[in-house]
Amino acid sequence: MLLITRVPIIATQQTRAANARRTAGVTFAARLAFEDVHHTYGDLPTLRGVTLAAEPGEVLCLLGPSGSGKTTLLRLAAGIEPLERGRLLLNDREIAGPQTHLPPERRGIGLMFQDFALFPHLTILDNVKFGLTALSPVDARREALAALDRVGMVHYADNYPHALSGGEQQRVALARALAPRPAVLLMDEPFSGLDSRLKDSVRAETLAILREARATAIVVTHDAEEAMRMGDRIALLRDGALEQVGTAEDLYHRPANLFAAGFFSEINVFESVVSDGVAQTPLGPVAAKDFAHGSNVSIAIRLPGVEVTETPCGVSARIVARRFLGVEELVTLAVAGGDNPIDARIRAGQLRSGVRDVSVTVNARDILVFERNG
Ligand SMILES: Nc1ncnc2c1ncn2[C@@H]1O[C@H](COP(=O)(O)OP(=O)(O)OP(=O)(O)O)[C@@H](O)[C@H]1O
Repeated sequence: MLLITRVPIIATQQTRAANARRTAGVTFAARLAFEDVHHTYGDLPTLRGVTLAAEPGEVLCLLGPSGSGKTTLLRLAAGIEPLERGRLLLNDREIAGPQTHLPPERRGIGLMFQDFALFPHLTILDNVKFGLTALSPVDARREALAALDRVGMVHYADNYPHALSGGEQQRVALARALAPRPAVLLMDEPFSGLDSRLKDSVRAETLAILREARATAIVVTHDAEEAMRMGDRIALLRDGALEQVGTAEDLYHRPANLFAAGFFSEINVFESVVSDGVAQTPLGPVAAKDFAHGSNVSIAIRLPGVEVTETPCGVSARIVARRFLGVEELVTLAVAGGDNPIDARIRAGQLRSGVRDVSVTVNARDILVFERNG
């Protein structure tokens, strides 16, 4: 595990002792439940009846586009935003409700912000000790060092935040959030400040640390791939309402609607009307047996499911644009009867350069049909 390899050689006896402690979880993971939560900012409804629970020890990703209400849910859970309607339960205890508002410091819920929010004038050790005011100075120091050791940063204890890279600051922020042993850890876009190469390794490390700490965590992201990499389950939000909750496989293979399908894959969308269990598209007929004759449907076809060949078969198409993406190539095609061009992602080098006329077939597993409403 990357975390172990980063623990420096100089951290010897202390690290071994901490490693022994690390075999036990640092948190007493709790269940956090949102029951029919509504929220408005002024006249703007931000959350519209969200019912959702993070189970003990689970990493639950809150996914959704900008403005869908993800941060508001975290702020309500942390207690920094008053709950207007609904209930919040930590295990079976109501922490917010019509008659309850437990203050943030008494909830046992940790919050980690996207900019890490380290205090620049405090050392790394003092930053991590900051939330440990309930402990004696000796115990607070011991716990803070253990938390830093857990994230492989104990050797930076006397440094200041400005001397750390973005990834190192993220690990210190994680140590600070975990040091008070929160029952639930809330993380708001915790990797958004990192460059894309660093992001993968920091994300993997963070997940390993959360698992080791056996923490219940709710992680906000607007990136579907990040949610699939991190979440035991994913809750997809749109306009303050839950669209779908499930595992990455559930949301990818069985999206509840066109919005969910488009969030998890790049898709071509066609509109059609079902006739005797079949819907016509410019790429050929699609089975729609579960839909009544005459139903208006939207058909989503995932880009990697569009096969493009120079051998005549399937539907004839003309290439209008090609973009080399390394391993893959993005090809834009015009097909007879299609109002808009369609896209395909194919293996780079699969088509000769300069070729224009091709054939298109579609993999049945990459076709999704949804009732069209509105
Ligand atoms: N303090 C505030 N006052 C007024 N409106 C707010 C406030 N905070 C958020 N909003 C609005 O509430 C809606 C939901 O915001 P929220 O930050 O929860 O969304 P989000 O899904 O976390 O978005 P992002 O991914 O951009 O952070 C948005 O329309 C936002 O403009």
